[in-house]
Amino acid sequence: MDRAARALARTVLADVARRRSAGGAPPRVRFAGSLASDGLSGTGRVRPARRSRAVGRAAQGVRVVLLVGPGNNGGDTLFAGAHLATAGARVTAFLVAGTVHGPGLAALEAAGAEVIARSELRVPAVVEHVSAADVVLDGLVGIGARGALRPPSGGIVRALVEARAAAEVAGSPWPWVVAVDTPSGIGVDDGSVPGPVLAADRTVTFGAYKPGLLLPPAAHLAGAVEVADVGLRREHGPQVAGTLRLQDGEVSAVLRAPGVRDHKYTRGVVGVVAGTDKYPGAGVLATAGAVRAGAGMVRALGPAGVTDRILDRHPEVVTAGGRVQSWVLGPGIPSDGSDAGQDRRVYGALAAVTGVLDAEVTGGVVPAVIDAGAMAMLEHRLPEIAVLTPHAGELADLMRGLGHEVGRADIEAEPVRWARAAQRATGATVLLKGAVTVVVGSGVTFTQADAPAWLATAGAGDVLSGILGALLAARAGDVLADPALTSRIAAAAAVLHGRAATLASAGGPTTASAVADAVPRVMAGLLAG
Ligand SMILES: NC(=O)C1=CN([C@@H]2O[C@H](COP(=O)(O)OP(=O)(O)OC[C@H]3O[C@@H](n4cnc5c(N)ncnc54)[C@H](O)[C@@H]3O)[C@@H](O)[C@H]2O)[C@@H](O)CC1
Ligand SMILES: Nc1ncnc2c1ncn2[C@@H]1O[C@H](COP(=O)(O)OP(=O)(O)O)[C@@H](O)[C@H]1O
Ligand SMILES: [K+]
Repeated sequence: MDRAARALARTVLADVARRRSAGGAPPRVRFAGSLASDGLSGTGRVRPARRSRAVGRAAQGVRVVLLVGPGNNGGDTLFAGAHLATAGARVTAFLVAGTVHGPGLAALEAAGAEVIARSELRVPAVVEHVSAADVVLDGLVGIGARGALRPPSGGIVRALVEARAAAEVAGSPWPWVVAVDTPSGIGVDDGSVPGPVLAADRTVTFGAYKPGLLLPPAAHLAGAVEVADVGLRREHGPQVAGTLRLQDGEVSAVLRAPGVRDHKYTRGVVGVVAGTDKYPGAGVLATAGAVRAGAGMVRALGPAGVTDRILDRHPEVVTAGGRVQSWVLGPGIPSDGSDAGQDRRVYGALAAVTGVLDAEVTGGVVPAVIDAGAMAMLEHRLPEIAVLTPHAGELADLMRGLGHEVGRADIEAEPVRWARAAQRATGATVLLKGAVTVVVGSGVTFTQADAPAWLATAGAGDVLSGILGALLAARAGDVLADPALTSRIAAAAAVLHGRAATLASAGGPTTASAVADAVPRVMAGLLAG
């Protein structure tokens, strides 16, 4: 606990110092600056623990409020508060439990902090203190919590969430919120948000990542996550039970750079069945993703109105049929049956993926990306080498088609649960798109948050399907030998896509075409690093 509290205090002091030197201002948050460039409070900004030292009275004059719960999480918070008080901070602790960690409380009192006992605690006073503070430490509950926060914690946090929203509307500053181990009230193991949670700008988590810090929607409330070394075994990358966020080295290991013996067919041919006269752009964008992500060749199949446009933008594309090592099916093909030719091509390709038609006819079983309209055309159980790429609305449609009464909001509230349900129901690998993209196959669940919110732009998903198609084609033999590799490749595609969006956006708006154009630079960087 001592190591945890010291690490926590060090991080708070480093944050205070950084914010002071950035603006000369106190470390309070102006809303525009408190959010990450993606508009979420720092999703995916996973950073290693910092090791600055608490020197002298580094926190002189900083107003710190501690929200202290009954367990060890409150204990960590009390000890950290004592360090901060010793460093000169004006610390006020609100005890939301009748009994709190005794030695922690003694340390805090010895350091001269103000302590408000549970019996004296009034919600308006908490709100008032928090609103005037520079830093708040949320130490109500940590990994010991179950379910939504109970009273009085729940009421206090609900009032603070409302006060934060009002401050945002009014343009008033709000304190820098540091969650101790986890934002209190998140579903630590499943990333759910069962009740009110105070959004953190920073989470200092102890020893290892907790699933809820990586999984949406709770991940959106964690801010920048820092793992403090408290003497437990350090994990390689943010891996927690059954959940993994790919690191750069793991992404580059998935990519396949060509060697001297390669030619265009060995590098992988991607067959793209995307775009209709109604939505030709989706065909162009899915193709762009595949071309830019290094396909040896792309075969784009569709009506002339689509393939002509594809050729205008990508003259290297072949518009005749033939063998492929992966399929990209469905972008820009509506599920209303309005383009019989494209529907027929999708059904034919799906027959190849599922193996229901003879290899003599189909050219053999190959991996596939099944997006948009093609997701409404599934007639057979899919193999793991098929990747469904829905957003939340499409996954809701898919699951309703399978007999589950579920809407988009339900999927957004429990994305991992529903992605897993879809994986079980269809047999396919499922890549659920969103600010945090979740990939579920037969093994671990990948959760990637590599993109700015600027990526939420029309056609971005089409580009992702093409990128994934190219990566699957490049590793088609490996994927067929080990289908569990599919989800890792899908997660790597999400990373490439997100990084390309970051590069193309540079902090401002971007387009799906620009995201595709940025992919080669991102791949080069990853392969070099
Ligand atoms: N190896 C470890 O386990 C370490 C644990 N540490 C700290 O210990 C914490 C876990 O401590 P505890 O197991 O004491 O648990 P917590 O402090 O997370 O919470 C347990 C207390 O909260 C109450 N509670 C549970 N669910 C609640 C809800 N929904 N609403 C309101 N109150 C609720 C319980 O009645 C119990 O009194 C970690 O989060 C971390 O801060 C650190 O000191 C580092 C090492
Ligand atoms: N808030 C967000 N932050 C980061 N990325 C996002 C956000 N919202 C959506 N995305 C990403 O943008 C892409 C949108 O794809 P999709 O919804 O299929 O759009 P379209 O069908 O127009 O191509 C997905 O890769 C998704 O993960
Ligand atoms: K907490």
